[in-house]
Amino acid sequence: MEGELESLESCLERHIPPPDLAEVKRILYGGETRKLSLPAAALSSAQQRDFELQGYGFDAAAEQLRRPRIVRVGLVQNKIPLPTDTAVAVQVAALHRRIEEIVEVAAMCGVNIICFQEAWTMPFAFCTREKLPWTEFAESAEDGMTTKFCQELAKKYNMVVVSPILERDEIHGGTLWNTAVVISNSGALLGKSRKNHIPRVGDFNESTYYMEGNTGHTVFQTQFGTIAVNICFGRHHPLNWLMYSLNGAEIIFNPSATIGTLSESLWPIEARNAAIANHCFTCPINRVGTVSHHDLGHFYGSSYVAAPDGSRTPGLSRTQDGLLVVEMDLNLCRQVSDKWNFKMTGRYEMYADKLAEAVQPCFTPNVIGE
Ligand SMILES: NC(=O)NCCC(=O)O
Repeated sequence: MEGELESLESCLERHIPPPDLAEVKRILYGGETRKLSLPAAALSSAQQRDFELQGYGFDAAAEQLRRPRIVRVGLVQNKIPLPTDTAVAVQVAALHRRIEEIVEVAAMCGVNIICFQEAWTMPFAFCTREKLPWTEFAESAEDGMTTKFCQELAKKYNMVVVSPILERDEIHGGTLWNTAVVISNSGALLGKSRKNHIPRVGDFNESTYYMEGNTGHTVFQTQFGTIAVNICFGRHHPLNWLMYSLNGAEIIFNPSATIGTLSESLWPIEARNAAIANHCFTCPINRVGTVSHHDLGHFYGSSYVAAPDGSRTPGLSRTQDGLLVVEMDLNLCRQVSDKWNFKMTGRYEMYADKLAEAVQPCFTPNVIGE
């Protein structure tokens, strides 16, 4: 993408003098995340298939009573491979093919849980105000062709697959939802989690396309850990992260679609802060590129993982397709919780009472004037 900065990290590496770089990374990222050594075959496949592949690891201290709980997650960010005026079925098939080749590399890297970007089977058309053909990309979460495709991938690679799609719910009058379908590594459908908060900012007026989610803050118990999916705009809502965490999520994915002029300065902060505040891992994913027929702006990728101790990986590229492989020891969640105790000191009962008062029409703010 001409004129776009490749990544913040490549810029820092280029311009910060080496003696200062480690200290800059400590201050900005909480330290240098351990680099994963990935199989040569995976690295060369990624290069041939024209996507970036990076791997990092977060460690936890050894414990006496619990064994390490090591899991590898994969975050996928990608452009739309075909122009937006290509036939719908052809666009979906091309996206399936693209994801298939990235997931194959994820499998070579030992990924246990993989998550794709928001509404990954379509161009991000919700800002265009056009209905057709975009609503034709909606599919059943239970037996749509994308769910079937992901079930095959999950079975083949023994991988939990988080597949965020535009869902058409035929049982409820064909209602559309923005939904993450979660598929177990056995290939069985575990369930779905719908986007709770719909943006009303800039061109992101998405409420005429799909409804506010009604699945609450479901978490999914997988063989590799307890996961949740906070879709895109939910990133700006600390209570949304909190509720997934209170339900026990150790890893919260945040599949997103957002552009540079709107949110790029918020991007490194919000999900990372959620990891700190909730003693969990967070995984924000953003697509790359543009909606080819609409001048919306540049989707800046930069997917990363933040750990409960506040450290984070570098981001993927701002311009290229990519797979980020991150190894984490889930024991770190409780270790950090026992250190900082935010769940103990959070005074949730006080806020539960006060919030219940604040949402009443008769609420009067507690302000004392002179
Ligand atoms: N897809 C979506 O909710 N985008 C909103 C923009 C943002 O949250 O940065």
